Amino acid sequence: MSAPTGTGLPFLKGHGTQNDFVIVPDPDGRLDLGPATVARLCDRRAGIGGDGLLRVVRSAADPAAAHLAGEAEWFMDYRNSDGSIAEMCGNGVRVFAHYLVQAGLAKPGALAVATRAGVRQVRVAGPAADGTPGEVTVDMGRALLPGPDGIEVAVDDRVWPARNVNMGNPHAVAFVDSLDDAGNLYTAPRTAPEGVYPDGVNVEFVVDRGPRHVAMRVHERGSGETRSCGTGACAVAVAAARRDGIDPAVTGEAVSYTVDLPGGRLVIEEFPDGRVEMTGPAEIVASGTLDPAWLAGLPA
Ligand SMILES: N[C@@H](CCC[C@H](N)C(=O)O)C(=O)O
Repeated sequence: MSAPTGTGLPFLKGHGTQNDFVIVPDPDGRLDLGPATVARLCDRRAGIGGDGLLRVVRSAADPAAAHLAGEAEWFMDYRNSDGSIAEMCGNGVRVFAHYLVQAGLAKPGALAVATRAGVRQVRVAGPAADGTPGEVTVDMGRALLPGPDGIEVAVDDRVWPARNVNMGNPHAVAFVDSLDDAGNLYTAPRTAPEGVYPDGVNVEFVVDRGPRHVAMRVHERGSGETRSCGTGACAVAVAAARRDGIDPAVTGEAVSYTVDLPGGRLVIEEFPDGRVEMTGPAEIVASGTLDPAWLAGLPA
């Protein structure tokens, strides 16, 4: 890792509906976190532990986001726990925005965050009177449903039809009878036909809980089963709406789905112009400094 390690490296730990992240402030873009380093930081036994890592860097200071600097001061450099890069992380962007406000780097209210999937507009509510952190709402942009028909998701010898939904990152959404049908999800579900997801895919298993109310489990590309996935919840809500015969672009009315995940609840609203908004909690739970000797021993 190329980093200023002499005095250790500050980090924080945060989560959104128990999708948890190592947060590394790097405002001036001085860190070069390779995949092996990210994987060690996200390791739950040999590192800090997290489903992913959020590097907090000024857009102007990172070549991946410099073109967005005029629209968003801060860039969420998101990595999966295996060190791979993903285009977007919905829970991550809520936690990221919450961190910016808590650290005094942004004011509560509306703010823009640059991501690899483009700029996302976020609203961070102030804390409630009892100190409970306010909810964070993200405009996740439009869901794309590129097809093709006939996509399948399989676990062991069970196979389900699935819907291809892109929320900036790829998802396969399968409606099942029971969330237990997905098994232990220690390994990635298979998808067919071959070639639909050349860069891998996040797979959601969904059951109905009531009118416009679903529950899901997810196996995330690059992180395994997680207790929540924001882009996944958006993909599920849009797939559920279409299955229910609802398309806000046709009805002219917004539709809202409640999505229960093992780690909490997210509310997803889709608008007639195609925008999808996600609302849910975000929390910072700890902050500290990485040991300089440990840091120095990390892989390049
Ligand atoms: N947990 C995230 C999604 C993170 C990225 C995903 N694993 C991928 O590789 O696309 C979320 O909350 O959206």
